[in-house]
Amino acid sequence: MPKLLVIDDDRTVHRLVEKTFEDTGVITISCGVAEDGLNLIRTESPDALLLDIMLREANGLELATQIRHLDPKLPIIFITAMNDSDTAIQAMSRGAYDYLLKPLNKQEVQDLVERAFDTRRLMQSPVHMQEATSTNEQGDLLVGRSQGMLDVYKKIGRVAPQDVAVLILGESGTGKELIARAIYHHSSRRNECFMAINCAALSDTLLESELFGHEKGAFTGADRRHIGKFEQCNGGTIFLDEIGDMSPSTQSKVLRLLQEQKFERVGGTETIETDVRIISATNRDLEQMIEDGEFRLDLYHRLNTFQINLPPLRERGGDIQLLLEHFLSRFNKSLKKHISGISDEAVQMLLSYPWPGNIRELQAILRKAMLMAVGPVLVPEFFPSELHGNGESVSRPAETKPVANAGEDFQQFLSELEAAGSTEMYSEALEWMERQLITRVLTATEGNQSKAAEKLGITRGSLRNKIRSLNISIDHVISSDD
Ligand SMILES: Nc1ncnc2c1ncn2[C@@H]1O[C@H](COP(=O)(O)OP(=O)(O)OP(=O)(O)O)[C@@H](O)[C@H]1O
Repeated sequence: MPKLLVIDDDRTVHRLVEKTFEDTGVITISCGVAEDGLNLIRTESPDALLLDIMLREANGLELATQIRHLDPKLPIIFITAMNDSDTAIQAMSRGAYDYLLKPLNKQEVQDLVERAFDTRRLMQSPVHMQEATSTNEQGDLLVGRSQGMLDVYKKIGRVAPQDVAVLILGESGTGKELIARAIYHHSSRRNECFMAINCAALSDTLLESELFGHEKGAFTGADRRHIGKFEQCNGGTIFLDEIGDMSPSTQSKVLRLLQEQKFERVGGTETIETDVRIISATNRDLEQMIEDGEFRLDLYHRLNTFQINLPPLRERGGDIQLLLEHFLSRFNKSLKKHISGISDEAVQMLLSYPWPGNIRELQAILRKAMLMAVGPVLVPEFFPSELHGNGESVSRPAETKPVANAGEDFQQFLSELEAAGSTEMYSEALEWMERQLITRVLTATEGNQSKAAEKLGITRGSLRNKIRSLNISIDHVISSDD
């Protein structure tokens, strides 16, 4: 369970934070004196810290420096009065995680602390490679002993200690983020920060602001200065995911940063120097994008000092079985199930499936099968129908059902869930509706994602993420309209 420490001499802040996290599984510990706070960091190892910048007997900025010596990876969120945001901004450029203005808003506190927990997990939880370690070690495990994965481990070992940019290429769901974290954990920057940014999930303006920061008034809504990740993570590692989705303007700014380690905040003139290692990833064909004039060749060369190609799951042979065992044991714990194994027929069926969504799809399918399962062994009937073919077809009945009958189908779907004794009806029903909606709009736009995103009122990146997480096959959607 994640632990949150609050150091603030204002008891109303303690109460608000405790109220915000009651019944959420987060353990909150509060104190009002700096010395007590330092002791609690030593004894309790919290996962995030809310720190008053104006403690009565201590200066929050100086205290933060002492805290960084104790635990360099503890995300510190400053709490500051409305009229002192300059100090908070100063704290950010010295590596604080973020800041909150008083009066505190419960939702903002919750959102930010949850993000800080995620960042802490990414930095803290080591990634082990299966060839070298036993499965009992703490942290995440990179499962796989296929030749393709052994080559990847070798490359990680070779490149991690060299302070160079790394480009990770591979289909969606093949584990690119896990590889980026493995490189970070084996690098000399492992005690500095690690931040991951998904370039496809933000609009151009927001992405630039997230990376480089902005000055007050730089654009509508920029009501105060914002420190970007390149400034905040000075000395650390930044993982840029989905770099193929960066706009030309962001591409040229990132190029300058890689060439000179310098940049300006959006709307600013001050040149800021930074020292960050960039690990980037994409599932898009960058060479084709360069040919089509969509991606800068000079940026590609800078990002591509060292390249790691992740093989798709269907080319990893026995890894499928190792992954199934690994996730079976993990999901038994998280879902409180006691599934002892998978029948031979079901294993054969899983081995002959081409896994277009790779490991993320394997996780999702196994999880669902475990939820549907009655008895201790997973048999073919607990797996979705697309797995029952000969492995060549990737048809997805849920996506191709005529949407005209969506209402009736939905009722039937709910009845099936009830009959199967599902304990995840809420998320299963929402997923069904999202799939119907996105399939319908993509069909109407003939697979054009920009147009579909516009109709749906979401960013192209969010749409792409949805398509991926719902495992929607675009080709199939288009052909179902033929
Ligand atoms: N070799 C592996 N062993 C164990 N788990 C893995 C492995 N590779 C990936 N995973 C898990 O699969 C899921 C997807 O991995 P990840 O997010 O790293 O993929 P990705 O290639 O970055 O995907 P995308 O391109 O969609 O961003 C994660 O939950 C990750 O922990």
